Amino acid sequence: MENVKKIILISGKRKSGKDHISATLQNIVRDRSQIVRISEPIKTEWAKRLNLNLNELLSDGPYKEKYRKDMIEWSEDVRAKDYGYFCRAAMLHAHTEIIIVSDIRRKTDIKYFLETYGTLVHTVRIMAKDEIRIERGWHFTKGVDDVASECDLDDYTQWDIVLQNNYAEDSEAGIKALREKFEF
Ligand SMILES: Nc1ncnc2c1ncn2[C@@H]1O[C@H](COP(=O)(O)OP(=O)(O)OP(=O)(O)O)[C@@H](O)[C@H]1O
Repeated sequence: MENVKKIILISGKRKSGKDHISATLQNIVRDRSQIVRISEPIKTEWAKRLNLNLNELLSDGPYKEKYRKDMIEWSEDVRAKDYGYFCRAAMLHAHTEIIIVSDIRRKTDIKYFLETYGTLVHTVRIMAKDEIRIERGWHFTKGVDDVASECDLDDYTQWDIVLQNNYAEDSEAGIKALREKFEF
């Protein structure tokens, strides 16, 4: 953790392009950076509990949607007792200068990072139109798209930067804006 100088929190609706933008950023700064996912300790612990095949759970295969709903409910319970639990677990192996957290979903995630890391933290919201998200494979799923994990940050207004990510040229402009804003 001593090395860490910037923590970039990435948020956005499903299929807005969080992974895409995070990977693009990571490709630019390479070994000075790493991508951290809050969902990783959630999936690891959930898989252990259910004795599931972790690789299946981490991939985009049929397991993902099937267990997603139950997993969200279980993680809500853990989070209700300790809102920083999964953020803390995800950051255990953070060691590079720039940390990109690619799946920020809740106000309490942001609260945890700001309380813990203060001015190191920068927040990014990625926006994409619904029709573009649909083209990328999104379809509205009750119990997933209408619950806190997907909607809690819809009314958050204090992003350091908001990026449009509908088309390739948007994402180029967005990455440029990020690099200027965060100086890398
Ligand atoms: N700017 C872009 N240019 C080209 N393809 C993109 C762009 N943004 C996203 N995509 C593609 O759209 C799909 C969804 O993007 P991505 O996986 O990054 O979204 P996400 O927000 O991480 O989704 P989820 O929350 O469901 O994991 C991927 O196949 C990705 O490659």
